[in-house]
Amino acid sequence: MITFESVTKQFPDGTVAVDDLSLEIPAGKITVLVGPSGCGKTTTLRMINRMIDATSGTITVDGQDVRSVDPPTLRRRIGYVIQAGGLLPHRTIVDNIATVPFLLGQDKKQARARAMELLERVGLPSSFAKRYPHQLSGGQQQRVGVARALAADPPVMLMDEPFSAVDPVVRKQLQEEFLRLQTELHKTIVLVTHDIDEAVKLGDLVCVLEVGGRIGQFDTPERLLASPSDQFVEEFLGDDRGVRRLSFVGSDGLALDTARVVTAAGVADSWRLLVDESGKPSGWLAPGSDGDPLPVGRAFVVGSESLRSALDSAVLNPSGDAIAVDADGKVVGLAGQEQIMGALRGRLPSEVA
Ligand SMILES: Nc1ncnc2c1ncn2[C@@H]1O[C@H](COP(=O)(O)OP(=O)(O)OP(=O)(O)O)[C@@H](O)[C@H]1O
Repeated sequence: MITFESVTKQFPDGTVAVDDLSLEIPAGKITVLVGPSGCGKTTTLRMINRMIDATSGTITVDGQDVRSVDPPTLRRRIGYVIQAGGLLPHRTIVDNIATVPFLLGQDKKQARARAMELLERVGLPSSFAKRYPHQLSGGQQQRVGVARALAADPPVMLMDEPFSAVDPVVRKQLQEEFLRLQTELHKTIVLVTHDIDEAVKLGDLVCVLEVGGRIGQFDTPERLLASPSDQFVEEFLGDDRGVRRLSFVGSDGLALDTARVVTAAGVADSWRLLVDESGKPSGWLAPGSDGDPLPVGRAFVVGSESLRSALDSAVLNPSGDAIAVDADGKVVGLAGQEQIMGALRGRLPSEVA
């Protein structure tokens, strides 16, 4: 666990970046610090590994006051990942990853072998080991940055905007791999972002900071979206927080209509979904039409995807129905917007509020 007790940071020019911050960051979870530019996120993060020293107050990591540990020793237990990887340009990828184990005096061969394992773990081919950072894309460099921070197997990881220098598609991939990795590793992670969607997606807990390093709200993403504590937090969460809440409601138990899933074309007065011989969606048959089937929009995997995905599927299909499929992509049934809203009415108060 990491604790902040009445921590203040005032820079020599008088700027108070963090003002009397008290916070308990639980072990083995992802805690996200989010807030507008200049609210003190990076300063808060860097005070944990003493890249910046607090002016007053106490920060502890696993019960130990960070001021009682010299910074190099402290940083060996705390991995640090920054935007765009922060790699050493004149070292190969494998040596970049093995930097900290080398510094810890680990045998070079052993450190490199571990680096190769980590390269694979973050989803990069072993052929990248001999390349230099400039020979990798931004997203690949970020993966190397994560591998490097993991190399010393630190119990704590600090991550400052780790996924921000890449395009939205790569960013989504990196976020998903990061979440997968964390289910195996259970590190205590503190991640800084200015993007509330990223915060809500990645955080077990989210701390919304206001300018001046004051806590607006420190809560689970579900509760943050359901009941923002004040106007600042509400505005920071954005206009569509209602829809985003649906991400936290599972689609299991959704009433599905199977009568309108058909294997052969024909005229009828309702929308029907045509499936192919393997049970996968192949086209929509419009009411009263015997023309060509219309193309299908996205489907959602019932049970494992949320009601937000179900609603998205409904919006993207011409009939307004969501297409529910199983893990193999076979159609299980259709859910209209009424069914989705019905499922929501039954679930939101107990699960989210
Ligand atoms: N060395 C410094 N000297 C003086 N003021 C500083 C210093 N470093 C940061 N600040 C100020 O402290 C405040 C908080 O900065 P910090 O970098 O922690 O914000 P942030 O929330 O991480 O911002 P961003 O999202 O823009 O990176 C800002 O007003 C910044 O200008």
